[in-house]
Amino acid sequence: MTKNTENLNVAAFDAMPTPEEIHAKLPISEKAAHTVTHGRNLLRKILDRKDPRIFVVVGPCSIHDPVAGLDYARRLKALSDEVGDVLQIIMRVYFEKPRTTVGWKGYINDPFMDDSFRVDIGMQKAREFLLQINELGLPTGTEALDPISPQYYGDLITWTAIGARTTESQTHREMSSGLSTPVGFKNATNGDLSVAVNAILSSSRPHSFLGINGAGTVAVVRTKGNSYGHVVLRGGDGRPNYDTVSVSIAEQAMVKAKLPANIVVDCSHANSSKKPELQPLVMADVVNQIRGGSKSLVGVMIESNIEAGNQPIPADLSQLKYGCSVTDGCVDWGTTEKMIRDAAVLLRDVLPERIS
Ligand SMILES: O=C[C@H](O)[C@H](O)COP(=O)(O)O
Ligand SMILES: C=C(OP(=O)(O)O)C(=O)O
Repeated sequence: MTKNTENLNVAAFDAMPTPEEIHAKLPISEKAAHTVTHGRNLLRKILDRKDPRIFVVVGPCSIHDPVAGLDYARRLKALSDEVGDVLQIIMRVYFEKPRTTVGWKGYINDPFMDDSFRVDIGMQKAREFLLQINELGLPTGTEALDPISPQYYGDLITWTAIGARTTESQTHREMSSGLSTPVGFKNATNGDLSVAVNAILSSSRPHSFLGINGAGTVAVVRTKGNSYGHVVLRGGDGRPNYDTVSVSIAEQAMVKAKLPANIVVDCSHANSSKKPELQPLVMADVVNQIRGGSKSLVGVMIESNIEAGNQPIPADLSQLKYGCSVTDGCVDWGTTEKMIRDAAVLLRDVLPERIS
């Protein structure tokens, strides 16, 4: 009779380069570090109500083609320069996809989209991409899904999301307590907001938990707590929650929990019934609420790409349509420009009232 009782369902342990090894190959440049530091400072000022601007996390649902991603980023940087006095533009750079059941889990997990799962290569390419975007002067936002990943590329991130499927997870709250960025916690997929409020409370406290350090050694990570948690309303159970009543309910929940009422609206997901063409309507409504005096709305999220909609991942990858999402549907570049330009025009004159 065998005495082996462990790892019975594990096929292999493949070694990964350590965070320090990948950092040494792709060190942060001065320009990229400036983008990150400046981006985080501005974001913190917005959350502290010391800067009246609205932040916009906009970009593809997921990155699968770094060439198209860079093409998108260049367009976004030009737009950001145009509206930067009103809107802080942060590029959505999502490499880790939480799936409802199964599916492609993102560029880090399977960079070649062929089930080869070369996480070692994906991690390096992800860092390389983040470096390029930051070197353009464009800050990045991402979903932190894997609790080990931030050691590999957290230095290149300006804003972090904890997704609807993980906001209630203690692991993600602990990780957030140590992240160097402000963190937006989504409401749950069923619409429950209390998990996001509880997550902000939890992540604002110090925690001690298992993780790895830069050398790849298992470590007890001891964090200081993150005081820049905020709520992201993304709708749930087929119902939106970006309307004035839902925003006001969220605001009251945060005030009751003695938290600053900082609310971001995700124009996508259940707020637009996963119909990307509805995102401009959501955004226009949020802009209208801000124009109407809402002080708690501090940011919006948009799923946007070069081309509209999405596509299944074909067996023959040469058939992939350039600049089109392989996960959730997105608005196209023309629509993105219009959404952002229209918002900037409508918000410019109300900015002074936001910090008075
Ligand atoms: O934005 C991303 C998706 O909504 C999320 O990853 C879930 O995707 P799925 O329901 O297609 O698995
Ligand atoms: C998974 C995402 O969102 P949510 O957590 O709101 O479903 C996402 O934005 O990619």
